[in-house]
Amino acid sequence: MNDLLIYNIGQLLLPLSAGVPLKGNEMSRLPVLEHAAFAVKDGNVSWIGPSNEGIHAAEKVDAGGKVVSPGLIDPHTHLVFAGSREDELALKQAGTAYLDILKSGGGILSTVSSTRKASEEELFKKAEFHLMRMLSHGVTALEAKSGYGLDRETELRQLRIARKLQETHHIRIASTFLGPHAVPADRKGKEEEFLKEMTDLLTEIKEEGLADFADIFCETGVFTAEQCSKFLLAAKSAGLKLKIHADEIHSTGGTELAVSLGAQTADHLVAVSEEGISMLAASETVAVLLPGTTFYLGKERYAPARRLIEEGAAVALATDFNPGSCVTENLQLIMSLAALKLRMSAEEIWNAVTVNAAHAAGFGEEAGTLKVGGRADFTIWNIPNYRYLPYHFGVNHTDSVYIAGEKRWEGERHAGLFLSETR
Ligand SMILES: N=CN[C@@H](CCC(=O)O)C(=O)O
Ligand SMILES: [Zn+2]
Repeated sequence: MNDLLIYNIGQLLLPLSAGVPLKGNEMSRLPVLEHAAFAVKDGNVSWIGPSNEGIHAAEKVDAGGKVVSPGLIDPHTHLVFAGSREDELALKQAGTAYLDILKSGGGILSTVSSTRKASEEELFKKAEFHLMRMLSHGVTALEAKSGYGLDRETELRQLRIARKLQETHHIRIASTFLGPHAVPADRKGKEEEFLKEMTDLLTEIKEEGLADFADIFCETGVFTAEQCSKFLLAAKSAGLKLKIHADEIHSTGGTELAVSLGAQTADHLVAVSEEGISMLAASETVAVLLPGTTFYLGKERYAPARRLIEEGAAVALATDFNPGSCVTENLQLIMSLAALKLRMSAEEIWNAVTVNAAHAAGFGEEAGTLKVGGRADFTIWNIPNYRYLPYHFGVNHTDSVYIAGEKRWEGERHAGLFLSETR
């Protein structure tokens, strides 16, 4: 006997998962089963087929002709931090550049000082709040970075919180050590010494099982490609997989470095070079695009998604949720920006937040799709068809969210949770 049957599904999205990310024009293929149903047993999908098949289950849910997709995956977030930076919005409006705010001790460094002061409990509560908001927007798995400690104690605290969230909630969380996210205010001119300190943490982090990935911010005035290469090589030897904040504002060789080191992802890529695009296309490194950040920073130029896809690269989309350059947990909004600003098709967008996002976060075939034997992580959407979601932007289309076959979010019932935000 099945535990659960979801029936009367208008469109059931079944992104193709074959152990590797979808590349180039494969991203336009999105299998959709109309008038569908599926069953769940012991947390896994046990059957998928037409709605009128007459399958038995202990509980039956009428999807009312709505769309059902695998749970969304957000493969680039800075989930754990303290404080907020609304004061910087006025600076940005006055024309101060993102990197100049950082240079003058604000930006990332302002969040570092709040995060260092916060207790573990405060940090946990705040991160949990943001996590629930991600869940409420249809997300069932994500990646979370450290990077607001820039010292041993706070970086480890951030990573432990991500692990505790993974243990106490049902959302899958891939954890990333981003110790070299910026140069601490008191270490200017001593970058090498700081990088050595971060490099020395890699083995401890790996041995404690605190991170799956290591990441670094490769950017003019932050870390050079050479410094990034040294840190990432050490991370690879320590057994961590690699990610890199690459070519966000200036083209500094970060994407080329990511591919040459076999990194799982290269993220941002607004200023990626032609060479970087060709190298990505010939590799399995996933290009994680963050159009919410470009939008939030008020830039005209977006990452060249069309060029990347036309050349044959694998593209994923993420929020980049953080307190400075993209303050939203709403991956659905990012899907709209991908349509409007990156000119990605609806099929490419759904693949970019499911199967390709699963590869970007290192979940491989375990997440991002619905298949018999796979975990039943899925979202029911209040939309008439899958093309509708990117089209109707800025609102939450989630009806309900299930993880391992259990309902973990139901719009109307849980909405009250957000009445008082923890800051
Ligand atoms: N660019 C570097 N790091 C983050 C921003 C973090 C912040 O501003 O607090 C990003 O991915 O956009
Ligand atoms: Zn980031």
